[in-house]
Amino acid sequence: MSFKKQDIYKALETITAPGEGKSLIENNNVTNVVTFGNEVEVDVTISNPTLQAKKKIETEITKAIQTNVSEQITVKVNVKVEKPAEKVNPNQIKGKAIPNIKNIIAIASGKGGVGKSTITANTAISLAKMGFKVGVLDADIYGPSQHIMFDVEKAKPLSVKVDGRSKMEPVENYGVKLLSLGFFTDPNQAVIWRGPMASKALNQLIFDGNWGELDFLLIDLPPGTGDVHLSIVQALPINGAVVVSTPQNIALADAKKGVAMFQQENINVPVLGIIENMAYFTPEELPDNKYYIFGKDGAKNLAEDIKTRFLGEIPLVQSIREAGDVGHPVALQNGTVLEKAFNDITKEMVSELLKRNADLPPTEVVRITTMSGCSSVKK
Ligand SMILES: Nc1ncnc2c1ncn2[C@@H]1O[C@H](COP(=O)(O)OP(=O)(O)OP(=O)(O)O)[C@@H](O)[C@H]1O
Repeated sequence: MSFKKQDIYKALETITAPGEGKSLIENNNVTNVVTFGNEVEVDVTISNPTLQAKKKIETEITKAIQTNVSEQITVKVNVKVEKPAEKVNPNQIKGKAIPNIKNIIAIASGKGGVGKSTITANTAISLAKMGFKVGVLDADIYGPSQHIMFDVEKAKPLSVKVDGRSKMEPVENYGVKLLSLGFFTDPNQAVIWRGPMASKALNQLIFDGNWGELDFLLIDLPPGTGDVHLSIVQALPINGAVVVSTPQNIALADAKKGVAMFQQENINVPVLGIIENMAYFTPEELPDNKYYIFGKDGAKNLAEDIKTRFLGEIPLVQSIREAGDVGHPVALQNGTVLEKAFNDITKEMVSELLKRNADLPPTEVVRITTMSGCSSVKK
């Protein structure tokens, strides 16, 4: 009995690669064929790791060779299982998309206490004042505070029926819809969240919240870059992330880790930019005096170093703290320097998001495509 290697390849062309619609040869599943006398050894790589799939491919190869070349050939099949490399799209949105929420922005910080929640509340209010439909999800499992900043500390979200399903009605104030873990936890009791538990609770707040139509949902993330963050960030369909830092070196080191977390291959959320909070101290009565108590331009320089946008700075001002504490964030004021400061960073954030959305694959569009039609945005 004589046959050529080519005959074996031809026989293998009659087998369809599992789930591919093309032959094993065309799909490059066959990595090697060795012939020796009336023996043939075939190396094949498949992606399905089950025993059943391995057995099936072994049987099919043996049968194809014995039917098409010769029944007397002894066939040995070496099956290797290898997952095909995932194609990473830098603009892919992870998680289930939410049709009525056009943009989800995560506000993060590496270090705690740098003002992430303050920035979230004030930018949400700036967006609402610009005419956008805005929601805030307080995902800070360690210390939710948005319900305090929005002066709805005692509120409890109502359960409403929508299309026969129970949904949670967000609590609304200052034109912003809010759902917070703070509505469901006892402020006097420490809750220890593990990653999967936290992401499940947050998923419920997002997917079972009766948000209605939203242009923006801002998510106030817990500070840090640990396991729990990975679980949360991977589970939510985030369009872009903003990292908040003070100019202080230890905060910057953590902010850098924060940016790196979003850029990891398994997270892959575009970072819209860095906001510098507490950039300098200004006494209210001497607004032209600037004291760089945490250092100067730290976050600006970091953004430049790691090739991320610098979205702007917010000074350290006593009234920002006081306004947050009493549940009336400074962005609610009209015609003040601080209202303008928050307006400016909000506009930068949106304009970065527009650029990011322009890069989206066609199936993912339908986000906000223009800021016109919104009279307060003059850019
Ligand atoms: N620019 C600012 N000027 C004055 N006070 C500020 C400023 N930004 C934040 N604060 C105050 O600093 C404290 C911490 O701010 P905030 O709670 O927003 O930080 P955070 O990063 O969200 O903290 P956490 O790590 O607890 O989530 C608050 O009392 C807040 O009012």
